[in-house]
Amino acid sequence: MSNGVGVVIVAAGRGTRMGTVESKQYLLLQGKPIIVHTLEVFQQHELISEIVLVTGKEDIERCREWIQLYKLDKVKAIVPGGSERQHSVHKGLLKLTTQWVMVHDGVRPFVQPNEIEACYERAKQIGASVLAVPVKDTIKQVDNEGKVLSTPDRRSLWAIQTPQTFRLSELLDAYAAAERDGFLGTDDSSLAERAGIPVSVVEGSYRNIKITTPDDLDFAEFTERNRGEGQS
Ligand SMILES: Nc1ccn([C@@H]2O[C@H](COP(=O)(O)OP(=O)(O)OP(=O)(O)O)[C@@H](O)[C@H]2O)c(=O)n1
Ligand SMILES: C[C@](O)(CO)[C@H](O)COP(=O)(O)O
Repeated sequence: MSNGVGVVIVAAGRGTRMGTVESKQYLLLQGKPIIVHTLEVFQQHELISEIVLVTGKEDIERCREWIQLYKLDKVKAIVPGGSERQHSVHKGLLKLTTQWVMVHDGVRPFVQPNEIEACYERAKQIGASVLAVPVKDTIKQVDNEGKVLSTPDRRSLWAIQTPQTFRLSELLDAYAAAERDGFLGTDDSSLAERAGIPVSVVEGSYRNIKITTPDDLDFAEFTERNRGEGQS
């Protein structure tokens, strides 16, 4: 087992909601692929000792070239992903050797170093952590016909982001259990929760968006252009 924190960065999605020919994780932001921006945040963080990058099989070669070009030497492996995010994460986890692991979306390039640290500290105290922000809008549960069913109390609702931090052995067990039970979650914490692992939110920033739809690109360009000019 090696020291430091390992990271699985998943980038094997197709970006159907973005609708571009090029997968969104490879679109350029200020001249650099989004996935490289994300990798650089973890590469430069002193807590992080190894990174596993999960990509489409056909993208492994160009990712390898970027890793050399941008000197991302913490990337220990590039592995082909699966059909769902959960499968991609699982394949990445199997390559890590650290005690603690963070799982992060390749299309969240704006996570901040202090947030990574806070997530790790909280996970060590509680068992696991997820970066998150309180929801700003009123949320309603709606049925298939558009009829409003309920209005949950907003004070208990958080929008969940990544990174999500766990003990590697516990997360691997949770992933194995989910696979056995045919459970498919939209984040890693949901697998940990059902395995009984206590998970705590860490309040992050609304800027840590997941680049998902075309309007997110305007925000991303603006944010990247102004990086280092005082915004968190
Ligand atoms: N089979 C998959 C699906 C998603 N991801 C990754 O998980 C992250 C979050 O997923 P999302 O934003 O939903 O990406 P896509 O699946 O690419 O988008 P869409 O759902 O619009 O197709 C992304 O970095 C994406 O590349 C992955 O590694 N493997
Ligand atoms: C993990 C995640 O980014 C937390 O918000 C999100 O659930 C990923 O979901 P998606 O279905 O891949 O958009």
